[in-house]
Amino acid sequence: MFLHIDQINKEYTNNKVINIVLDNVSASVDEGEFISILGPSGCGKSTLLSMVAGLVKPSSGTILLDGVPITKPGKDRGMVFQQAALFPWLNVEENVIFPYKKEMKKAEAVEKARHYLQMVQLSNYGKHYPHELSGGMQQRVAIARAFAMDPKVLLMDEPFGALDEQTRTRMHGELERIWLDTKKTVLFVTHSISESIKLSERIIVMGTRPGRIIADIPVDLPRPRRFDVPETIELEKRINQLLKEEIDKVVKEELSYAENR
Ligand SMILES: Nc1ncnc2c1ncn2[C@@H]1O[C@H](COP(=O)(O)OP(=O)(O)OP(=O)(O)O)[C@@H](O)[C@H]1O
Repeated sequence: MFLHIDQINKEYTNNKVINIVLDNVSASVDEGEFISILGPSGCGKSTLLSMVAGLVKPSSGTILLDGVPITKPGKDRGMVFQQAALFPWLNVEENVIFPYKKEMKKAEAVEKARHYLQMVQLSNYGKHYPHELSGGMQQRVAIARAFAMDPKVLLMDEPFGALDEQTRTRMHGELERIWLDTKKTVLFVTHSISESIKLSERIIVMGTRPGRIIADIPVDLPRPRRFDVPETIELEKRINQLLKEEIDKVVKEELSYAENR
């Protein structure tokens, strides 16, 4: 198994109160899979992704990438966040080159950056600075940078969450095309059912309090995904129902907590 998440538990203690964030989470990912992690706010999606990134340590359990335990961040994992996190003092090309510039000659590094900028259709913007780009363009630079690092796994934490609807839809098309071209392994955190159906091969649905996996659903639908066919409508309904049960549970808990105060 390429990426193996094995019996992960995570708890935080605040004012002597233990908050179980992840409870016995296990999942296996094959090389080249595009997997979405979907779940209600606070269910631990980002925590799980940060663990794969090596930024957060589990309380117990292990994560193996290609058989090697993850204990810290590494270049074999690229991360894309909701905000593009570009260096404002570097131009687009320099931003893409930054993570790998010490590993190769300048001309080679530039050529590589140009290849990935072309992939996200920003060939003409290499010399521009981040503030000269729209939010969607900045996010495309972040995606080009992550792909240019050639990581084993790409970790994306709501990468399109801050974009407007139209830009987001365009980005879905671009990411799908890039993924089909590269077949990079992707873990993609999202709140959006339609986004997860549009992009993934598999959807891991998480429940909350404590955070855990409640369903692992293969998406066996032809690409590009259509949302007006019965199979997709059925899948959307199924996931919606799963999430609704979790959100209803939280609302109930909150109400009873408020009543008993
Ligand atoms: N450093 C921390 N210290 C204490 N609690 C934390 C810490 N980081 C996360 N948590 C708690 O872990 C839980 C899960 O947070 P996380 O950000 O992983 O959820 P999420 O599913 O990504 O949420 P959202 O969809 O709203 O971004 C929350 O209850 C949060 O308060």
